[in-house]
Amino acid sequence: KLSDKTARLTAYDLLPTTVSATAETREFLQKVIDVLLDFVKATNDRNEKILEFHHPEEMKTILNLDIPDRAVTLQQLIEDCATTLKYQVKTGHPHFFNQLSCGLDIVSMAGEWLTATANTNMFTYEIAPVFILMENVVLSKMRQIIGWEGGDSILAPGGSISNLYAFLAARHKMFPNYKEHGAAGLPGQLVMFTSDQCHYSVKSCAAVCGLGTDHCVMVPSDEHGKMIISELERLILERKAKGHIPFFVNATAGTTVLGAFDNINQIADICQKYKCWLHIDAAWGGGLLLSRKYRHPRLSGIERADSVTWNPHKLMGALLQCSTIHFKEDGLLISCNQMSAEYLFMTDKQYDISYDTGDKVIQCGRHNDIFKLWLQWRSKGNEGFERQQDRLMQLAEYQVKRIREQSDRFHLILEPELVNVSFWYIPKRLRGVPHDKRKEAELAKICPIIKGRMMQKGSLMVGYQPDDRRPNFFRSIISSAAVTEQDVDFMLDEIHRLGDDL
Ligand SMILES: O=C(O)c1cc(=O)cc(C(=O)O)o1
Repeated sequence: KLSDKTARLTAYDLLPTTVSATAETREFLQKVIDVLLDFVKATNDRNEKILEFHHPEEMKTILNLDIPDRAVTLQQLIEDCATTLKYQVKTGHPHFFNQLSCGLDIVSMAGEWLTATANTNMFTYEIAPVFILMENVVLSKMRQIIGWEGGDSILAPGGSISNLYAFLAARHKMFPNYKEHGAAGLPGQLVMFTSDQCHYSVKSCAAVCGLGTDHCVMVPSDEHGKMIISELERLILERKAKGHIPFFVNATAGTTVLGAFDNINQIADICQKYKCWLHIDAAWGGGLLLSRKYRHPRLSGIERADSVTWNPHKLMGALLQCSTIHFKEDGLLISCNQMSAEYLFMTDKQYDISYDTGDKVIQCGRHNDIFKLWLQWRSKGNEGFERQQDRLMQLAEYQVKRIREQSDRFHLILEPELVNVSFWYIPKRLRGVPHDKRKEAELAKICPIIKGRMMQKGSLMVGYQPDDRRPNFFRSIISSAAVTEQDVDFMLDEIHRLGDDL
């Protein structure tokens, strides 16, 4: 609670409006921080629920989200903060296995707090000198880790936009007059290729950029979720025979559902043969580039790519959002997207304007997503980050072992290459029944029931989904540094408790 005097104040009694109110401003902010710290504590307390689930209509009655005519008091604002977090899912909870981004890295969060306080745009060195230099240091380090000298990179608002920047740069590199003349300037129908396991944002590039999804060829994958290389070549030849122009191939390093890695070297050979741009969507699997134990063979050949998407907010646990897109060739981003808005990118500035980034992107305004990664990386060092990625893989291997040891009640769908573990839970009545399509259909029906029970109880969150080969199955993700072997055991035991009678 705020002191009585401060509680009744409003935001207008604080800085900047009330210039003398440094004490009241500090008191208000310290109370907000207390609310945040309570949430951090609860997030890390395994006895705390992950969520208080309510259906949307019910949630609307619990929350008062109205925007009033008159300013509310500072005490009300503190209560608003507490209520908001009370009903927020604790995505950093050690029993949250629901998304590719799990966990709450304390230093990265502190970085995000500073980022908010600095509140700067990232389009020019002029207003973000330290952060721009930080971007240059971290992004060139990431390009070196990929295996490149030179090149260029940018942070984008998520993996989907990173993939879009790769598509735009590829098309610009190969058809530079598209920028001025549009499709009329193209020598024919462009075609892109990706696996049927890729992230949907790759296909949306075709829609957003006017290629048409008809010309985003989904290459079949094998039973491990890897692109079938012979199919890629066959489909490229099929399109060329129609007079189409294959120009872009996406290889996925860590698919969203199964965590599969396409064979980069084989795909790079095909791209070389047919003069296609090779983009690697390593949004999810990119973190393993830090690991000497797991980088090869999963990411072997990544240095042959023309562009790479890599999201530190996924496997590396940087706070949302933190997505990077890297190009082997420098100068492409700027020539592709430059509009030279003279009110921002004056050419007569008193400093080297190559440090300005706004003209490299289609965004103009760009959020500062670098500080939380830079601070986090310094807090771990390269050794620490490598250990963290290895630990996540070790925990996934432990989970596979535990599933195999309980094969009466769990059916492992495939040996994972990453921290995605895909499995069915087998309730009592179906144990011992031979595994076939009919049984899969039954197992698929209980996924949503078990999921509903775990959310009502607030004890666990594990995702489920069908894919192109099978009906609903659980997909657990271990990407939180909080997770231990005991948490993995809890996940499996809790699913058993919630689903045994189904
Ligand atoms: O950043 C994430 O957590 C994320 C991004 C996705 O596109 C898909 C998923 C997912 O399927 O969990 O997670």
